[in-house]
Amino acid sequence: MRHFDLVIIGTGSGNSIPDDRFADWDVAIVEKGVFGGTCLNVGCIPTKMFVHTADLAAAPAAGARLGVDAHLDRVRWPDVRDRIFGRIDPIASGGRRYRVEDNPNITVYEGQGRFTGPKTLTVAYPDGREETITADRFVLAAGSRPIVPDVADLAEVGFHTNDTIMRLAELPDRMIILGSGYVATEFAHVFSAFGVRVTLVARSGALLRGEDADVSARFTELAAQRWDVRLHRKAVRAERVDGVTRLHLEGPDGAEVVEGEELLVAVGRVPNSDLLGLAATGVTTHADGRVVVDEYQRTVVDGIYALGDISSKDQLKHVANHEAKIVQHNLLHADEPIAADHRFVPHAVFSSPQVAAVGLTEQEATARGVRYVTATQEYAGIAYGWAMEDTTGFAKLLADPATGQLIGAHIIGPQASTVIQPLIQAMSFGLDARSMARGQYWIHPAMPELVENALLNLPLD
Ligand SMILES: Cc1cc2nc3c(=O)[nH]c(=O)nc-3n(C[C@H](O)[C@H](O)[C@H](O)COP(=O)(O)OP(=O)(O)OC[C@H]3O[C@@H](n4cnc5c(N)ncnc54)[C@H](O)[C@@H]3O)c2cc1C
Ligand SMILES: NC(=O)c1ccc[n+]([C@@H]2O[C@H](COP(=O)([O-])OP(=O)(O)OC[C@H]3O[C@@H](n4cnc5c(N)ncnc54)[C@H](O)[C@@H]3O)[C@@H](O)[C@H]2O)c1
Repeated sequence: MRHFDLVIIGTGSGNSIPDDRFADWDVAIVEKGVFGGTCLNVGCIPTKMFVHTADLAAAPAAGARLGVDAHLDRVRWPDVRDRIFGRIDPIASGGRRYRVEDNPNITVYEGQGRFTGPKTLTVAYPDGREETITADRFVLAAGSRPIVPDVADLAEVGFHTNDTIMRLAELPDRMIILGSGYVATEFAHVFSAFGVRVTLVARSGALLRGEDADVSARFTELAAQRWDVRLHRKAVRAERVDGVTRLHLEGPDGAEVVEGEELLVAVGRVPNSDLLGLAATGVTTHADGRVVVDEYQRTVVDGIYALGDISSKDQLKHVANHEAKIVQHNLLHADEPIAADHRFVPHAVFSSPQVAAVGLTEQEATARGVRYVTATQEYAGIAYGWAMEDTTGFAKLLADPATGQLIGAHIIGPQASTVIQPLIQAMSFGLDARSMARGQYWIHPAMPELVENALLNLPLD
């Protein structure tokens, strides 16, 4: 049985750990799927390449209000798809080749790892063979997978998740999307911009309901103008008739059926911890399946670390990457560990409109009894908002009335994912709202004037 200094399970953010400093470590990397993990292959990167393309496809329709009559002729789906994966697939295979061929101290095991004893991992290969290895240290970076909801006959009927929807052979006429979070709203934008008629089925009364309530309400209102949005619906059964998927729903008005040539399921992701046989090595999990880690990303077992979607409540690539850096340092300097910084984790939803946020929502601030003041600034009230004729976007800030420190920032509107960055910076470095607004120039008439005005609107002394 071969013994290693370090075994890393998963090649998403985990693959970034072994660098030159590990040259004299004997390292194993275990990967059951495509090298590079979710973000590169079926997550952030391809989706945002599709979103950019969708933004272009949607632009002609938005021109008329500004006096530009343009027309979208055609979306060449195979070309859109193949441009994206023509770039991504070689990166994945190049990443694999680099580890397999160019790193003499690294052994790649291309199979599914499962603990079968303390610090003992058995790798099952696709051909049925198995191999068992041991190590002093492990990094659990095995990510998460899409949740499959309990809907009768769903498995028999067949459905897509983010793993498959981006490689469709052709665009369908209609698509049902089950879910109302990040994945559902990003793909609803992409496919509707490409001409697909989208029906979005949401269990609750709002889309993106993890956002600040004002943002979620505005997004839901706008979504209903673009897509067939069914709120308060429970999907109970699926069937496939003559090439059409029929999803049976129960809602406030009783039973109904929605139809589409394709069905995308996007109801959240579950950590892959349940597939790792963690009990055999003593690693513990929370009730929701996340591996328990301390602020140093250490599990309860000495020498076993975890990072990313398998342990984090924020299933985001920038969080997984940050945690990988922490684990990397703590492997190299176990006696002087550094802590992960989860104070101000931002996120963005790349739908249309975009949504971005950092810190507390107003409902969270209220629930926690935090004192706050709040202010809102519409895009319509800044010069660049006039240029874009934006009438629906806004920034909303929450700040501590005593110190002026920002405690939450929420933006819905054009380029929200970029416009929010100075607010993330201010919160991370403790810059108060007044100093931030008044202590620097703001380029006129650029979009960040939205942030400047929102800051100035805060009722602070
Ligand atoms: C559609 C979509 C879009 C997204 N867009 C964004 C975005 O725009 N911005 C953002 O910040 N985040 C985004 N995310 C989230 C982001 O992709 C994840 O947070 C991130 O990829 C998590 O990285 P990870 O290293 O923890 O796991 P992963 O990247 O999932 O890597 C885990 C790896 O472990 C392997 N593995 C699992 N179990 C085993 C096992 N037992 N043995 C061997 N190998 C195993 C898997 O095959 C996988 O390759 C998106 C996610 C999705 C699904
Ligand atoms: N731009 C980004 O950063 C980005 C993009 C995509 C995904 N992600 C990450 O991936 C994670 C997973 O994305 P997601 O959209 O699948 O999950 P999500 O948690 O964002 O949204 C899932 C939604 O589905 C609803 N739901 C749950 N069960 C349901 C059911 N049976 N029927 C109908 N609705 C149901 C939930 O109430 C929730 O609103 C996200 O939480 C995020 O962390 C990030």
